[in-house]
Amino acid sequence: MSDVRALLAGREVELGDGPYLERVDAKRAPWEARLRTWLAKLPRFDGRRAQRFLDATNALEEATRVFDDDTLRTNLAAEARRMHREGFTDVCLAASFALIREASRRTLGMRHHDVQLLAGRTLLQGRLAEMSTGEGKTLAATLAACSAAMTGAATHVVTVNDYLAERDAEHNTPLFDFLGLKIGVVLQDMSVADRRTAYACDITYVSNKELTFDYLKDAIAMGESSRTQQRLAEFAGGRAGEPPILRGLHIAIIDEADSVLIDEASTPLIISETLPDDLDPTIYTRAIELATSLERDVHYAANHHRDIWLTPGGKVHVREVTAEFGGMWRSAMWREEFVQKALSAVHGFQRDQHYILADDKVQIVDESTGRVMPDRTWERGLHQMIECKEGCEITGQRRTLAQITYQRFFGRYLLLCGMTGTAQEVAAEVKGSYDLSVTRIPTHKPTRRRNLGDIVCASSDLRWEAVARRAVEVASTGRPVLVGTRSVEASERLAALFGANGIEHAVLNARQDKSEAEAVAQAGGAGRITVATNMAGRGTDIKLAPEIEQAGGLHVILTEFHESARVDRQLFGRCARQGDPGTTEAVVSIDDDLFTRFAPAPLRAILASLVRGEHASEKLLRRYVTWLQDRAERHYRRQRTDTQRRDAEWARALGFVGKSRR
Ligand SMILES: Nc1ncnc2c1ncn2[C@@H]1O[C@H](COP(=O)(O)OP(=O)(O)OP(=O)(O)O)[C@@H](O)[C@H]1O
Repeated sequence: MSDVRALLAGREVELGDGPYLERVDAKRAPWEARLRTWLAKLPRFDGRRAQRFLDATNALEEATRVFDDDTLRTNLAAEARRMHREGFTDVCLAASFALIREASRRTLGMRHHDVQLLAGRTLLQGRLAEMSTGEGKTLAATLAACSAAMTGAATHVVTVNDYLAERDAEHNTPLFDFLGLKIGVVLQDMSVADRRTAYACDITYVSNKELTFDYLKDAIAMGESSRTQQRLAEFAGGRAGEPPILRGLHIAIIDEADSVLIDEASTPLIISETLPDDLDPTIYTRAIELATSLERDVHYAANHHRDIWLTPGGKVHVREVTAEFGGMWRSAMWREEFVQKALSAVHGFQRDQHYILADDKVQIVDESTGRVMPDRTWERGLHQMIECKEGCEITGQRRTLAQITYQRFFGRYLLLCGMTGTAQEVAAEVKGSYDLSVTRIPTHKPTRRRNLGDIVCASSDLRWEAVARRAVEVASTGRPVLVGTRSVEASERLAALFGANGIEHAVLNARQDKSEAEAVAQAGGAGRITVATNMAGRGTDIKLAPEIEQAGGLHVILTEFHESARVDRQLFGRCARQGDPGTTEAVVSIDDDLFTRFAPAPLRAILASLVRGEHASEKLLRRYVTWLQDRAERHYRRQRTDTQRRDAEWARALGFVGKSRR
């Protein structure tokens, strides 16, 4: 407990009774979340205090410049002891940040900007700092991470993927080394022993998924020895009697916090076991064959949210054609369940959009991040149906053994904070679900990002032609172009078009993720065209050669609006970073998902009539898109609320049978 006093800052926090420090799940009445959601909308008057804090930090700068390295370190250790006693007060933080800033100048060659000092302070106040894209969150986080770690707290810097965890850790290592802080990185392929070593460090860089799974494994290993728990322990690597992997949930600094806390929070993280599949494999093949032969609006109906169901006529038809199959096909419930699953597999989930085939396996692609999620499978037989559709080996069905949502997991940290470029739309939800308030941090320099407007095409084919034309036009002026696509399929379609026309380009998607760092490193070259999925949408820092600035900087083309305006803004945020120039534009089609799934039919018809030739009225289109994106966000918000409710029920049920703390 002694090493986290600074984090608690006098707050009354109920702690769990497990082997390491964490909070117990908050028991809140629904009205509390609503009240917090409402409170999130109130303005915060902190300007004067923030300015005083900046003045105090800057006033110490000159003095820190003359310290030799050892004095710098000794003084920071003394400040850490003070923070330990007094908490992260402005006075302590000003002194600590001034020293870390100087250490960074000496080791990384980068002096924290004032706005980064404000972001660091916001983090240690347990808030979410909204810093525009490219403003330097990686460096800003070092202020909070070093200060917290110096007080002895286990400091987790949470990133959205392994690539960013490794990149950010590597980037900041000289600073941490200088300050004598041990740094660890957790990556997907690491053994339990290596993970434990990484978490034992002062600061650990880790992706949200790895961290949460490691926590679940600990929870399992610490559980009681019921049959389920025993199997869980085996899953965790037979670690009976071994120390936990983590050393506690002290402080989490979440980068790209809206992605982790909102977008990824619609599904719980699950540890499951494979059940021996006692279903006859012909059930899958027959169901898929049958589903392929059924007619839409005759035998089955579907809505834009991928819900598919058999019509009464369809049910009769299925009963008739399966009459001779026998076995489980005799039960109406199972028969209809199989066929509905198969219909979803055939019509609702598409290869290279929702999943890819890699090593002869169906691997889910996370649409918002563009990355494969090798450990995830769809539930209740859907994954097996898709495997059957694709002719892959059918894996056993999986049964949930332990699960947790991000809402519950991150709520257990003693101090939770985060950063992102795009928080304003979800500020109320973040406050309601995590009790995190958003503080907007100003930019270091005025932004020089210019939006060139939107082009709406009458069909997808016309869109790809227009995108290719625009990319070539801009690249021929010596500027690099980043084209953002929504799926592997779309990225490859555009790449094929470039290829057919002999236009040099690079591709970054879930199938080509091995060369990610290299693709990003080269994407800022003169006249370079890079086609990427959302993999390049967040966190990616495309460095520009000096002559590119003269030419106008990076140009970003968005080829399809995402359901979330935040994801679009993140893609646009790849250009015009740190005061550089840059331009953006959207070249989309009326066939896109946002329009077909979220626009009511009459409005779709109006849009189609507005698209004369290629262009629609720009202002009108913008409003329309914003309205659709609001609708879509509301839809997903409802999904998240549902997930949270089901997770709470799951946890309550386990508590009732007394099998686990979760
Ligand atoms: N104080 C500084 N002085 C000089 N360069 C800086 C400073 N802070 C950040 N940078 C540079 O600015 C660029 C953007 O930084 P970074 O990638 O951390 O931004 P970000 O805010 O995380 O962006 P995104 O929102 O896209 O994730 C990097 O090249 C980084 O080295």
